[in-house]
This record gives sequence, structure tokens and C-alpha cells, in this order.
Amino acid sequence: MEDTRHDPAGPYLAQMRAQAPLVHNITNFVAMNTMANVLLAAGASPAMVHAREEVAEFAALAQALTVNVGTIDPIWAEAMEQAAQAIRAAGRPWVLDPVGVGATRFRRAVCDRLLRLRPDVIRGNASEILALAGGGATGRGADSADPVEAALEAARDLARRTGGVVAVSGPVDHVTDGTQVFRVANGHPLMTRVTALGCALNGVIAAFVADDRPALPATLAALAYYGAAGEHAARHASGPGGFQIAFLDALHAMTPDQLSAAARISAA
Ligand SMILES: Nc1ncnc2c1ncn2[C@@H]1O[C@H](COP(=O)(O)OP(=O)(O)O)[C@@H](O)[C@H]1O
Ligand SMILES: Cc1ncsc1CCOP(=O)(O)O
Ligand SMILES: [Mg+2]
Repeated sequence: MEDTRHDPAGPYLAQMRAQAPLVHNITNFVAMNTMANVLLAAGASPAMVHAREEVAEFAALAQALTVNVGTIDPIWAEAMEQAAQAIRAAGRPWVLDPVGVGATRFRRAVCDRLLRLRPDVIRGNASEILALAGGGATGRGADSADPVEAALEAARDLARRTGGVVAVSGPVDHVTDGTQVFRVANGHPLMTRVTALGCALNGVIAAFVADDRPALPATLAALAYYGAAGEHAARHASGPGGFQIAFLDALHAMTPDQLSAAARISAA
């Protein structure tokens, strides 16, 4: 029988803050500032480093890596592969965000090469997970055009192929290790009205899975934390501008006990 239990989320936040992991990010130009601020507000230590000459050396120092193909070019794509190889050699986790992978052949080819380096966690919206698994979805550039539920089989397939965890974000996030599927029903629609909040989420997932925390429950805790902060921020904002500020404040202020109480994680 499938195991439908899950850990409380709060202790994962406490452990992450106690470690304050250095998270190395090769992310897009749109997301860099937001992602760094989100990681600092959460209690981790971000670094954005992408030169081919130094990524491998830097990744070997980091507790976790995120790779995001949002504004790739061929040189960055090489750097991404080098960094992923280095973090794997160091025995530490990495997270892939296949931004807009269904849109172009170049993105598809780069993501196929990155998949061979077995990301510990893949996080994307439904259209991206469908396209990455070979389902042909195109999405709307960086935004999804498909419901989360439509990407569940694709997510399972990718998890089995990579041996990692796949998170499909959206109104209700779904996370699978290829066998079990869990839902995280935290979040607020205003999160889709601010750019790069999906990208910044990858950094939070990386910080939570660092230090050998098990990838499935740590990813669930990261998603619940992020969504609960979004819910809190929405209560203090009148629109996307104020929401961005309130969201950073909510990430910073949330305690582990508050997270355990707010998390809406369940077996799917
Ligand atoms: N309609 C929604 N209601 C509540 N939360 C949402 C909604 N859409 C997305 N989210 C949340 O926003 C965050 C970013 O997810 P998403 O928008 O799917 O990523 P991306 O920006 O990469 O497309 C996640 O925490 C997700 O749970
Ligand atoms: C708008 C845009 N264009 C290329 S990357 C990017 C950011 C996408 O961020 P997110 O997927 O988190 O909304
Ligand atoms: Mg995205």
C-alpha cells in the first residue's frame, strides 16, 4: 500500500535556517534580484554565478545549485552543465527549472542535456513539465497554459526517468517521486502577477533540500512555506506592487510553528 504520511513542514524551515545554506544559482536576468532577495528573506545565502571559467569551482563550494533556462544562450548552457556536474560530484543537490521549454528547439535541446545530469528536483509549471516529458505542450512563453492535473503523468514519468522529485506548481502544487503524489494547497493568485516568483521558488526548494534532507518531504515543506507566505502577503497588499514587498516580509517573519499550522499538504 502507498505511504500517504508526510512530515510536518515547520522543522524543515528551522533546519534550513540553522544551516543558512549557500545556494548557487544560474538563473535568468529577470529573476536574479528577486531570487536573491527571496533567499535572503527565507534565511539562506544566495549567490548568482554563471561564468564558464568559475561555475564548477563555485558549485563545489555551495550546499545546493539551481539552474534556470529562462534567458539562456549557448555559453550559459555550457556553464549550466559544468555546474550541475560539479555539484553532483560534490554529492549535493541541484534543482532544474525548464522555463518555457516547450517554446523553442534550442531550449528543448539544452533541457534534454541537463536532464541527463539527473536533477534532484525539477520544478516547473504544468506546460513546462508536459513539454519536458515530451508531451508537446508549448505554454505561453514562461507562463502555463495547462492545468496542473494534466501534467501529473508527465511528472511521474520524469521522476522515474531521473530518479528525482518533480514539482508541478500552480493553483494547487503537485509533487511526485514517481510513486507517491502529494498536493500542496497553499498559495495566492497574486503570485502569478509578479514575475520570477516561480524562479525564486527554486532557490527556496534548493535551500530546503540542502544538507541531505530527503527531497520529497523537503520540497513539500518548501512549497507550503512559499504558498503560506503568499497567502499572508495577499492579506496585506492591494495589488502586485505591494504584494512583492509583503511577500518578502512574510517569508522573513514566518516561524516554523506558523508554517506547520498553515501547511496544507495531503496525499493526492
Ligand atoms: N492560481 C494560483 N493560486 C495560488 N497560488 C498559485 C497560483 N498560481 C501559482 N501559484 C503559486 O505561485 C508560485 C509560482 O508558481 P507558478 O506560477 O506555477 O510558477 P511559474 O511562475 O514558473 O509559472 C507557486 O508557489 C504556486 O503555488
Ligand atoms: C518573463 C521571463 N522571460 C524569460 S525568463 C522570465 C521570468 C519567468 O519567471 P517565472 O516563471 O518565475 O514567472
Ligand atoms: Mg517559471
